[in-house]
Formats: sequence, C-alpha cells, structure tokens
Amino acid sequence: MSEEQKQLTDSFNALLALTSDLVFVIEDETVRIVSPGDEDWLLVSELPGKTLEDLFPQDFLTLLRGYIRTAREQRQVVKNELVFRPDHQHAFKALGLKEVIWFHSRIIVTDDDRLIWSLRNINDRKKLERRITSQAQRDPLTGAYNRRALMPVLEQNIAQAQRYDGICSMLLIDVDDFSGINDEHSWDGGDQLLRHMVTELHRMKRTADFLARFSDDQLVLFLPETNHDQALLAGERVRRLTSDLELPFASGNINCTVSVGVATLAGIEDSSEDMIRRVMENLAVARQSGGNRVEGESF
Ligand SMILES: Nc1nc2c(ncn2[C@@H]2O[C@H](COP(=O)(O)OP(=O)(O)OP(=O)(O)O)[C@@H](O)[C@H]2O)c(=O)[nH]1
Repeated sequence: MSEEQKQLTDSFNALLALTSDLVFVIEDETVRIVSPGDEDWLLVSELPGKTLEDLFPQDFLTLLRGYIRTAREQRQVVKNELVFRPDHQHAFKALGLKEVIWFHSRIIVTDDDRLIWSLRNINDRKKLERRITSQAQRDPLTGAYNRRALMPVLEQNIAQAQRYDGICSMLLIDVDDFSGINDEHSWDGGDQLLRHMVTELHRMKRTADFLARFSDDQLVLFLPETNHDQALLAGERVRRLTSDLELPFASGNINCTVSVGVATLAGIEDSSEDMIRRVMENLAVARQSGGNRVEGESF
C-alpha cells in the first residue's frame, strides 16, 4: 500500500470513528466493513462476510436493491427512510436488534462499484412527529378526535360509500343547556361531564364508528355502513345512555340530556357538506322541540 493510500485509509477510518451513523461498506452484495456508530446493540464482529440475502427478508431486499440501482444509475446519494423491526429482520434480531428503529438511509455507489450505506437513527424525531400529529388531531380536553380530523374521515367514507353503492350515517349530539350545567357545577363540572360522555360513547360505539368533538358541547358520531333506521336506533341509544347518566361531582350529581340530529347519505349527489348541513338542521328541530330528543331526516 502506498503512503498516500495508507493516509487515505487512515482518514476513512477516522471518519467512520467520528460518525454516529451505522455505516456499511458493501462489495458484491457482501458486507466488508461495518461501523456501528451509536448503535451499541449491534454485534459488529458477526457481520463482515454476510450477504444482503443473509441479512434481509425478501421484501426489504427488493426495496434496498431498488435504491442501490438508482444510486448506481444516477451517480448520486439516494436518501430514504427505512425501518428495522425485530419481528421482520430476523437476522438483525439475532445480531441484537430489540426494538423497532427508524433510520434515515443514505446510499452511494463508488466508481469501483462499492456501496457505502449509512443509517442514522431517527427514532426520537419519529416519536416527536407522532406526538405532534396526534395532538393536532385530538381535542385536548376529552382525547376524542377534533373537527379537523373528522373532515377527511367523512369525505373518504362518503366517497367510498358512493363508489360501492353503500350507505353511511352521522349523529350530531348536543348537550342540552350545557351553559346551565357550567353555571350550576362550574366549568370544571362541565369538563368532567364532556370527558365522561366521550368515555361512555367510546364504550358504546362499534370499532369502525368515528367519534369527534365537533364544537363546545357537540360531538359527532360517524357511522359507516349504517342506514337511517339503524342510525335512529343508535341516536336513541345515545339519548338514553345520557339521560341515565349520574356523574358524582363536588357540587352534587351532574345529570344531563342530549338532543341528537341524524343524517344519512342520500345518493350519489350527496356530499359531506350537505350531510353536515342536514344533521345540523335535524339537531335544530330536536332542540326546538324541547331537547332530550332524536330527530332524523324528513325524506
Ligand atoms: N366546561 C366547558 N364549557 C365549555 C367548553 N367550551 C365551551 N364551553 C361553554 O359551553 C357553553 C356552550 O353553550 P351553548 O352552545 O349555548 O350550549 P347550551 O347552553 O347547551 O345551549 P343549547 O345548546 O341551546 O341547549 C358555553 O357557555 C361555553 O362557554 C369546555 O371545554 N368546557
């Protein structure tokens, strides 16, 4: 090895020692060099000489070979996000992988066709992203989905029901005289009541139903594959469940009733906006009729 080559090798090894990424140098689909970076779970000594086929399941391998092909053809770094799972990458499980790890993967192919593959652990970022997404879609008081999360669910389900000749319905549930409850039991009492209702509705609803807080004292329960008669029955169940409710609170038991509007998909021309408009109109009729009442469509 010439002096110049030796210096280059030294610099390369120093670079590998510096980086916190997991780095592989691969020739002919065979691992030659591994630098674990911060991935201290990995049994590094077991890796040199192993082929990509030894290490990865078929679907992952197909994906990886696609990235390698692109890196080779385009002569540039190919960047992707990849996930290693102990129940999927069995070879890595045997090499110490205990939990799911998301990596930011970068692949480059050198002129003499060696593959340099670096993997940066992005689990912390992924966890943060998940938390932010979930916060953006949830009502902080009750933990139910919020209106922003409801709208795409409505649109998708309605589009699907129309495509497959299906049906769906929605309930708009409004607590009668909620400001009176706040006045009598304090804002805290009102909060407790909303939380309790959401818990009870979660318990009552089917898995595919979607519950969201629509506004202050209004909840929407979206019911896929549910016709109008079934939705009226569901609305009646919600009404009864609420009027039976007695929530112990410092200022005395909190009782309440609800008014429920029901809307059902009305053919191919119907839209989520139309359904929301009708469910609000039907709710208004229920409230104007004195509350503690379920009002459906006037077909
Ligand atoms: N406890 C509590 N109250 C809230 C919250 N958000 C809004 N409110 C209050 O809820 C009340 C809702 O009032 P309205 O929309 O008039 O409802 P209502 O008193 O039930 O009147 P009707 O619907 O006509 O029967 C208002 O007094 C709001 O200040 C919340 O998160 N917690």
